[in-house]
Amino acid sequence: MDKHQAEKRLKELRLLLEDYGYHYYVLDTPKVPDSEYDRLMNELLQLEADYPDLVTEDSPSVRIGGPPAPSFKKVAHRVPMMSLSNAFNEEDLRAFDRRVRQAVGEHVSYVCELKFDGLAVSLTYENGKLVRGATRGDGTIGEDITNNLRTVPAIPLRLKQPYSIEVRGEAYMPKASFERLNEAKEQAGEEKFANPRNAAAGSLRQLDPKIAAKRNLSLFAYSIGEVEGKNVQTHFDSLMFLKELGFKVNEEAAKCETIEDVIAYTEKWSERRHELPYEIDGVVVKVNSLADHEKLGFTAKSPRWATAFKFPAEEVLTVLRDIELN
Ligand SMILES: NC(=O)c1cnc(OC2CCCC2)nc1N
Repeated sequence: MDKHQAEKRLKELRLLLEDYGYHYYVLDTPKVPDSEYDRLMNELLQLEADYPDLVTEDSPSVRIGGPPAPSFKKVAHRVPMMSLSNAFNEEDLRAFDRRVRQAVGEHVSYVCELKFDGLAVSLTYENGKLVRGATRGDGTIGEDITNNLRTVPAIPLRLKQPYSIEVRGEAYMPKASFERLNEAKEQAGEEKFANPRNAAAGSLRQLDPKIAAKRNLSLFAYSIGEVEGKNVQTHFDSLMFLKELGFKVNEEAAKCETIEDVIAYTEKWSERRHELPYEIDGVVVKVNSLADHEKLGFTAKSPRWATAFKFPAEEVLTVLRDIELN
């Protein structure tokens, strides 16, 4: 086929692969069999090899990863990525609720989210195109890992609406991928990863995108750093907006009208965390009203409008269970 036909076919293939990738990796509902996806991807790769000047930055072929980078550039976060204060028990949660109500009044409601145990990342989009991906780093300065993050299929290369927006989320490795990776490491006599968080961080903080591309990473979006031309009133609306843009947003995020509901949510997921296909180490509790975020502000390190309820470490629970049983 000539270049003009190739350009037309490449446009078709990009749209098809983007749509199929979205259904498979973001919605977890495949639209076509893997064989069809692979056939189209191979056709795209062949055409891009025949016509290199037709390759675009948002082509699905970036998902397989380009050449290694010599080093990581440092990037400054325009809006700092703060850390979260911790709560370890019901009393801590009630104290958090009291502090919040003292500052913003009695009618405060919360959003509870599972606390994914991965690597916090920042994604910057200009007019809907992914232009930068970075680690949290120390919250102010992170590492530019854009080319590694482009290989994560759940991260949109192009948003469904052309917003300029900075999004935060947790890159993670599903438990099954972690088990498979460690098995392969064992077979190869290589050192295994201690847990999925280390495996995700290790996969993204190395210089070769082709390695990142093979690690079956995913991402849950959970916060908007800044956005142009969009006003949302609540955190829950932010999550719904991120979903509209094409991000994977965790289905278990829930509005909690009272701290009682929050406590019930933490108890439910402390019990059920082992049922999940990804690791969590707690629950993040956020005041829902963004106007209240303004009123509450930040301490030196953390927002006053959020806290992380940490589950007791698994091994502690196992020991306690052993003591009870014996
Ligand atoms: N690990 C997580 O799952 C997680 C981390 N952070 C946040 O929120 C940031 C942004 C606003 C306060 C902290 N939400 C989460 N779900």
